[in-house]
Amino acid sequence: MESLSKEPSSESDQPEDDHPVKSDSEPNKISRALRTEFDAKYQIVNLQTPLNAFMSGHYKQSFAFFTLRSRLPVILTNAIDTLTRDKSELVAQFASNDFAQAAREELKIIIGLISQLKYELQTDKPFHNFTGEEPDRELWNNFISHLPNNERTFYQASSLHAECYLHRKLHSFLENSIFLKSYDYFAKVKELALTDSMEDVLALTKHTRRSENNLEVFNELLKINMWSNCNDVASEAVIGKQTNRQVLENVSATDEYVIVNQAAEIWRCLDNQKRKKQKQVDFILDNAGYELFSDFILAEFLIEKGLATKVRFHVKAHPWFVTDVTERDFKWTLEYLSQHADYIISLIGKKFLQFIDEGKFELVPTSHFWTSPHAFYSMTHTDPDLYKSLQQSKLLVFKGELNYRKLLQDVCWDSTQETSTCLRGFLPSNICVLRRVKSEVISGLAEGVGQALSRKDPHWMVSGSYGVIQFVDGTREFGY
Ligand SMILES: O=P(O)(O)OC[C@H]1O[C@](O)(CO)[C@@H](O)[C@@H]1O
Repeated sequence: MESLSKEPSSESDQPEDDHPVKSDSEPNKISRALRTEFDAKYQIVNLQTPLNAFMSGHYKQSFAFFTLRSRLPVILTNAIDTLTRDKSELVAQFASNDFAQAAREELKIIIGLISQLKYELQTDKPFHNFTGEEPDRELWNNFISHLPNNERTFYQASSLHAECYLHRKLHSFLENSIFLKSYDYFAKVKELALTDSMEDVLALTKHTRRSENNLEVFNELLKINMWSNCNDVASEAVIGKQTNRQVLENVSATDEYVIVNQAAEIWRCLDNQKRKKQKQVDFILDNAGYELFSDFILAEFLIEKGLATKVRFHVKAHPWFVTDVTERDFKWTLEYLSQHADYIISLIGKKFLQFIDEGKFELVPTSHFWTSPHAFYSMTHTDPDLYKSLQQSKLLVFKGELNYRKLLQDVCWDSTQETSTCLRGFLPSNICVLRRVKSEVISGLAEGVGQALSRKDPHWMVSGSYGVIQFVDGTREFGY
């Protein structure tokens, strides 16, 4: 059995630092000593994540540590920079002239709160309760109060909890404000993720017209969709090799990077005529931009080929992990497409809007479960209604890395572990996963695959260059 702890991690070749140090110059020696001090102060151990442990910043040779140390501070700095840069525009947009000064003051306060959060992150402080008007305040405070004391700080907590907490806090500063309640720090970034990829949008639209109804086409669409899971700015450091355009030009050339492909099982599940009545498919969305567009294209295929009569889209209740789709992004995307100057793009946008009118596409009312810190196995008791509604579905399509981590509880499984085991009983229906691999959380690989990849590319688990199309059969469980 493969042991992940024996695999080289993204950091293992590096000195004790979160960036490679090329020579032992005096400043480098000093910075290494300081980092060691950091480790001692915050009890960071110079290990990879042990097998079956939760991902955590506690392990220095993990992607979780790199995220906490290097990526999350940058996200907070970007939010501050955006507020500073767009100050006048925001004041004009959100406050009348009479209140302009008050809005400017509020902006300063929010910048201060983000700086404070960054300081708490960088000095491994404990999570604080939510004390404002957050609609999910109780859920969060309840969660925090049940964490053991030694798992309540950024570096000692599971990194899933730490990352979710950070993004939830970041948004709380806005929702508790007077003027900026409906503002999203990253709305422009998400809009750019679409507007900057209009050539790819057009290419994908043309590529998928008049497609046939067979496994080969479906398999191709799944791969295109899975590779589109690279548009999250949060992980721009790990964007993989395959650009959207390269994928479209030659999808099968990417096959060696698809380390699990269960498209045939997914096809069989959708094509199963025995379950004629149950034709709802649910997408648990990830990122806005080209990725969301490619979700619409996959959903369109399901509807047009009779594989589904309705596709329901689950979005986040508020801005989340920088580029995740919210209700606003979903609607904005459809409007933008339908009003685009290019005739073909506007036509496809209008078609999607019509699907919404006809009930073929449905935007599901938001649930705070998707923006909670909870792994999915806990849905049965934390949000039983959501679980019941997912049970109506023929297939649940989970998009992207974060959903994957929540399915697998953010545990460092042996990579050959059966995915159904890792779900810890979460199986409301059949499950499909489309994800670029961006952390050490993985299951369902064939024996030997992980070791071979590690020999070839020590960064394979975090580079985003590899992807999985996985399926878990829920039918046996529920006797369909
Ligand atoms: O948009 P995705 O695919 O969920 O990726 C974002 C996630 O991936 C990571 O960058 C790596 O695990 C996380 O920090 C974040 O959870």
